[in-house]
Amino acid sequence: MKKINRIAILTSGGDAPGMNAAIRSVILAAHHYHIDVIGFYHGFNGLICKENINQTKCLSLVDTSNIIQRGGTILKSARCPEMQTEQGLKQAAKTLNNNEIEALIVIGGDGSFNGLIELKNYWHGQLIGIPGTIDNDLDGTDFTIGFATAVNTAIEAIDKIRDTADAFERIFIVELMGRHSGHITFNVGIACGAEQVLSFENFSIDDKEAKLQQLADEINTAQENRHSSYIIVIAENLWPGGAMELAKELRQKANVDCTACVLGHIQRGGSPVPKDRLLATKMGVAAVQAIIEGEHCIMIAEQNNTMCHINLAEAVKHHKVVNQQLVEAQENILALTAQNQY
Ligand SMILES: Nc1ncnc2c1ncn2[C@@H]1O[C@H](COP(=O)(O)OP(=O)(O)O)[C@@H](O)[C@H]1O
Ligand SMILES: O=P(O)(O)OC[C@H]1O[C@](O)(COP(=O)(O)O)[C@@H](O)[C@@H]1O
Repeated sequence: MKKINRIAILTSGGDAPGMNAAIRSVILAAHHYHIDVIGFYHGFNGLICKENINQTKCLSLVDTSNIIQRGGTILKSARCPEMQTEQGLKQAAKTLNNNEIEALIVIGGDGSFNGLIELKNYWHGQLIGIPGTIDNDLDGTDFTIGFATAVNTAIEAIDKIRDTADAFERIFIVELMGRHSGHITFNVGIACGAEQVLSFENFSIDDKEAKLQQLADEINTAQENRHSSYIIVIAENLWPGGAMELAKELRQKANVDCTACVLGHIQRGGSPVPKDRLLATKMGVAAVQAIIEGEHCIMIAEQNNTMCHINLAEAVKHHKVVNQQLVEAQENILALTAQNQY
């Protein structure tokens, strides 16, 4: 075990419900091991000190009150282009040294972890990542903090859309977040009983016009038979122009009357569900313990309910795929059933 006196923590990139629970857990665990925790504000911007802006706070037990249930992040989050320059990385290293920081914990996604991988070349303290992103797109961990809440939020929203869609026997196209991964879209689509799930895992628009016609045919067949609501969930960045454009094209080119709804940032907010609070709490404790164990350049992960460490370079490879059983069930059984007469 290493004797550590002072560590730092920041939240970076897209915020995710459960980031506060992770901050709380880090502070509590550090207090247990008699380690000071310095919080840096606004993502990596906190390390690129700008004059007249107080970017740090010594975090104490007082800061852990009443935050486990709150979405967002008490340390604020941001993107930070300067971190992608040599000057920015040197400045970040200098700030950490000036504050006598021995280890830095970053709660964020793949971009933030790429920042840590770069920072390794300029700073010799320990670098630890905690996976906090609604997208669930980090390798080596079954889930990231925030994913379960985002899925829950989207399901609740689409259940409500279903009510009005059913009342009017109407067709909706609902766009979900995930950047370039389909974890949210697939899980939400299946849990909502969406008639169509369009995501990177099962759909490509190599022949856009043919795909549009096929979609229109499937919708029309289903509606002729069922006279019911019809919900398509679609991953953001899949169709050029997104759900709005797809709805417009279906209306204009195939005479299908449909309404688009982009759920957007509602998916990032709200109180974390129990699963995220527990995951964040376990990961916060594990991060502090990893520092004491002398770990460096790793992400805290959970596999099959067991905490483990993943090399940061491995965590950002984007090899994690959506559960294949879900994809196959949707493709071979659920989608076909939804389109049949019943
Ligand atoms: N290659 C990189 N080198 C240094 N810093 C990076 C790099 N990629 C991303 N970052 C930093 O991480 C921040 C967050 O990344 P971003 O992709 O926006 O979010 P997330 O961490 O949620 O994936 C960026 O604004 C930037 O400061
Ligand atoms: O809030 P912004 O900057 O528009 O970013 C939106 C993106 O952030 C996310 O909500 C979260 O992504 P990250 O965790 O990688 O930042 C994505 O799902 C979405 O594509």
